[in-house]
Amino acid sequence: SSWWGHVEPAPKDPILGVTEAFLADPSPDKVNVGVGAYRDDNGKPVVLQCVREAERRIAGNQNMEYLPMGGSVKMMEETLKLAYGENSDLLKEKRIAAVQALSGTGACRLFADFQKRFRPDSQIYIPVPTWANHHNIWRDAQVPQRTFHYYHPDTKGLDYATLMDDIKNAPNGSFFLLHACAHNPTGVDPTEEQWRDISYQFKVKGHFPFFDMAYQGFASGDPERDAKAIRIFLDDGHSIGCAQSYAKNMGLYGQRVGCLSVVCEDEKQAVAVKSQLQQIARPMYSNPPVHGALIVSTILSDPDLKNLWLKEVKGMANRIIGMRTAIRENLEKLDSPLSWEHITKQIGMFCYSGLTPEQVDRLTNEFHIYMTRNGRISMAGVTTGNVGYLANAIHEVTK
Ligand SMILES: Cc1[nH+]cc(COP(=O)(O)O)c(CN[C@@H](CCC(=O)O)C(=O)O)c1O
Repeated sequence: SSWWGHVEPAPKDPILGVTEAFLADPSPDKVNVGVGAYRDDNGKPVVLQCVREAERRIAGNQNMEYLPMGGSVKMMEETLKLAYGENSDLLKEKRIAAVQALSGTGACRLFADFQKRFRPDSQIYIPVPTWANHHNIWRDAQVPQRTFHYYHPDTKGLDYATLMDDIKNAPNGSFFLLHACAHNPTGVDPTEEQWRDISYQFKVKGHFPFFDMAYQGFASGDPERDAKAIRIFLDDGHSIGCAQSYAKNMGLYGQRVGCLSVVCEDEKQAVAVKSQLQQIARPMYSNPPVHGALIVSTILSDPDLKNLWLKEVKGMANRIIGMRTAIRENLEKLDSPLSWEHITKQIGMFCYSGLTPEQVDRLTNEFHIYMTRNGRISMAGVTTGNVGYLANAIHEVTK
């Protein structure tokens, strides 16, 4: 008998499987609002000018040597300043253990494996809903999962009261996964005031906050503003974990550039933690890719390139914000019986439309519109060219 005859086909990935279906559709009208990847107003993927300029400067004089297991030190220095602040005392005191990771996914996975190895009896509280791959990551790290309430289906906003109950009712010292900004898939973030209350409750309960920050700069257009939740927790003295990614805010999707950081008590502990994170990376992929890291450090260490990046990331965020208004206005012009206010209240890459899986299926089967079955619309796929078509189709399946 064959070695692998018992291996069953894996289920389609709820997010990446949508792209496959979209690509297979021959219809000229097809619209992809599935995967969270930025497109310009012509529906085309974008390579930022600052990235092209960085590549020009790198071209021809980049070596192909291995990076250290912890990755590019220069890229990490710049990356930690983004998350923790230019003048962070934690950085000055060298209390942050950080390693370059295979983008945000890799950063989350490194943390999950570290959590399993050094807090073997811990579990992780994951918001409902969340990015689908979070469940796979902590499952494969064999960390037991719990959930906590986050989204309120009726208000299409934050279920703050139940969220706080769950935080209070969890055993002291529980691990929580928090989206730092631009929550995926709902686009619903706590207000600054609510973040302060959450941080306070975490102090009272001694909970561990792990921030997945995959969209810094993409939510408001301002990376400093999008780090507000993290800064609130740091000001309250929390020792956080943080996953960073340059996939969306620098458009480095396929370069797989990210960073995992863990705040420690002192430099000695940070050195120990970093060495153990490298021990996890070594048998997994040994050391991370060099090209993307060089692009990031070239951009962030050059004031002009960094300013160009800030302008470009704001431009991407603004285009998405404009499309939120456009969809809502188109739906209201169609006299839709439903309220679409949430489309402009939500923030970041995604709009959690409230469409049912059956309505999503109709959008795909009758209108060649592709989105994840939870009704999440990747706003970057919306353009002035397709927003009317999209709104009309949504109206048809919801009227
Ligand atoms: C919250 C979150 N965390 C981490 C990641 C990982 O991104 P990366 O840096 O590339 O490893 C993503 C991407 N999620 C969008 C992209 C496709 C994917 O699922 O991956 C998405 O939800 O469409 C997230 O949305």
